[in-house]
Amino acid sequence: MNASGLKPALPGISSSKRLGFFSFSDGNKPFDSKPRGVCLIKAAMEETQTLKQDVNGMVDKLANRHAGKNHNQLSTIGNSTNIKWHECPVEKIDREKLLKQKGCVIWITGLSGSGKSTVACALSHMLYQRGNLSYILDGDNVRHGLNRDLSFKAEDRAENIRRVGEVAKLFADAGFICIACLISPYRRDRAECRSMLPNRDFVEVFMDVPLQVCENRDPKGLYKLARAGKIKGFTGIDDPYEPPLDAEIVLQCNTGDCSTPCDMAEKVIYYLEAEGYLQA
Ligand SMILES: Nc1ncnc2c1ncn2[C@@H]1O[C@H](COP(=O)(O)OS(=O)(=O)O)[C@@H](OP(=O)(O)O)[C@H]1O
Ligand SMILES: Nc1ncnc2c1ncn2[C@@H]1O[C@H](COP(=O)(O)OP(=O)(O)O)[C@@H](O)[C@H]1O
Repeated sequence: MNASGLKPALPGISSSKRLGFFSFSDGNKPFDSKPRGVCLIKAAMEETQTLKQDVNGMVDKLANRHAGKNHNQLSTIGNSTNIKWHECPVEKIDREKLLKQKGCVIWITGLSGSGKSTVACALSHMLYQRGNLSYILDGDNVRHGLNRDLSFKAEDRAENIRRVGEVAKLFADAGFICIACLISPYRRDRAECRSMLPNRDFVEVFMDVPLQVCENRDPKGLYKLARAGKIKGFTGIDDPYEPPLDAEIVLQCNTGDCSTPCDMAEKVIYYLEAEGYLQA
């Protein structure tokens, strides 16, 4: 609380800022800068005016793009009837320019224990260090929330992949480098995700690690439980895994001879760089 009885909105900024004065405090030394504040208000108003003009320009751009088209066209998608796509003047390309990168989906598939999450984290960290924005959608994590209603039956795995594919597509549209790491054992499900995006924007990464290596690692003890019959329908044991036939990137790990997660992530970075995704 301060003298006027208002809580400061932010540490170091007095409530008078909210009342129109610019009275800042830099920790120990409070000072009043009303004259400077007036200039700031004027500058802010001019900026708002410019922004308004920009927005009007973008809305006009959108209106021109739609000129002559039927604006009231309604669609039916699945069980959603009478829906209409709403366009916005700020597009993917505008966000990409802001982020200085191109939105895409890196889809990492492989057996449990093949190193999907480890490579995803190494990749995300390397991108972060380079100043590129990424976000990981990890199967295990997404099943803690959005997909908590899904089991490991084939049709639920398909729905799991479809939902993550749709979310990944939104992230890519936002301009992110979206890293999805799921077992995603069925070719058809992965192909459907690929078809949601412009072809080059879906980069399939296959963790080509033999079952024996994954089973030896068994960090969560799941293979042991599956072998003991305590988990039914475990991928690689009594449930299928269909390896990709045309993945953009294959990260191999033969018995006893495995590149480090950083080397693997670096391969993905090389690919993204060569394909122009790490710049707008
Ligand atoms: N039956 C069965 N089969 C395979 N995996 C199982 C199963 N039950 C639980 N788990 C744990 O769930 C993680 C895989 O979830 P995903 O969403 O990636 O699977 S899928 O893509 O829907 O097949 C998987 O995590 P990862 O080891 O990271 O792959 C397992 O920890
Ligand atoms: N390149 C690698 N070399 C050696 N061990 C690895 C490598 N990548 C991952 N691991 C180890 O393998 C285990 C499984 O990795 P994880 O990323 O959890 O796999 P997944 O997400 O596919 O289930 C972990 O104990 C991890 O430390």
